[in-house]
Amino acid sequence: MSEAGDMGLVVVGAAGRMGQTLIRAIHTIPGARVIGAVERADSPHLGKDAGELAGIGIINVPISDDPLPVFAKADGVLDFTTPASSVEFAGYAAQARIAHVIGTTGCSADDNARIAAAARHAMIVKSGNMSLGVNLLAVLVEQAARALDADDFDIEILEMHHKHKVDAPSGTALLLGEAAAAGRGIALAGNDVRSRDGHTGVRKTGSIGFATLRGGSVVGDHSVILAGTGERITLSHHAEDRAIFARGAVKAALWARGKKPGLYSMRDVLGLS
Ligand SMILES: NC(=O)C1=CN([C@@H]2O[C@H](COP(=O)(O)OP(=O)(O)OC[C@H]3O[C@@H](n4cnc5c(N)ncnc54)[C@H](OP(=O)(O)O)[C@@H]3O)[C@@H](O)[C@H]2O)C=CC1
Ligand SMILES: O=C(O)C1=N[C@H](C(=O)O)C[C@H](O)C1
Repeated sequence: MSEAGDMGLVVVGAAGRMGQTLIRAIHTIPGARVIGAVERADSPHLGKDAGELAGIGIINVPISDDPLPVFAKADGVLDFTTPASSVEFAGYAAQARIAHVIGTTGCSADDNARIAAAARHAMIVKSGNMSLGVNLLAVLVEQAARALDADDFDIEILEMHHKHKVDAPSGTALLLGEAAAAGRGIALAGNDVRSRDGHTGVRKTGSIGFATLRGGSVVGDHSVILAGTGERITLSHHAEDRAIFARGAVKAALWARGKKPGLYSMRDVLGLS
């Protein structure tokens, strides 16, 4: 536990794009404090001060490759790493009975099942997007998909991210696809079309299509297009700064503290459920 009742947070993947953004965000948010920072065993950043690496000066938190002792003294973990790492960290968070905020995308069904199992003992908040704007957009998408009949409006989801992103479609695109499917009263699985190439045949009525763009330094752009005959509605979100995700993640950790173990979403955190 950290001093003065602050929530003591560990940032795993502390040297990454989101890891460094999280360290900076926690520094500005009352009630939260960085008490640990973890990276992979062969990371060139081990031993460096997490605050200095993130550009806010020394905070006396060295980056370690050993999560267990760090988790043991923490109240929560912020995790934007890789699917395999997040599954492993969920197990450690369950052992320590602490909050675990997972922003990692690209998880398989098996990864998600393991994370759900860990949520029997940890308070886990997992979302493909931690920003207020995208979670509100998901509510609007669900409403629009419900209001506009599948026979009249086709739903397509377009996303663009920076050239370093490794998974597709993005976690956010899938979150928005789930919202559209919920509005239509169908499951996304089995109704999703994740890529098109060659002679595809005509579009299947009621399907939800995805298109992925990658390039440059784009933080995250998402559009949900409802295409009818003679008219088109586009609902969009443009992320300009990773700080929106980091602030959302810290908010989720503070919200999860003291909750019962379970698997929660950002919609729960933001009261949008
Ligand atoms: N939900 C949301 O709101 C958001 C989600 N994301 C997601 O977060 C994830 C990370 O994104 P980003 O920060 O851009 O990626 P980065 O590659 O910049 O950061 C990931 C960091 O995690 C480290 N890492 C990998 N494995 C481990 C491990 N076992 N233990 C400790 N550290 C580890 C990496 O180290 P190394 O480089 O040495 O492998 C790297 O420093 C992605 O899945 C992305 O889609 C991103 C933004 C917002
Ligand atoms: O990898 C990223 O950068 C992002 N990943 C998340 C996603 O997959 O949707 C969230 C955000 O768009 C940035």
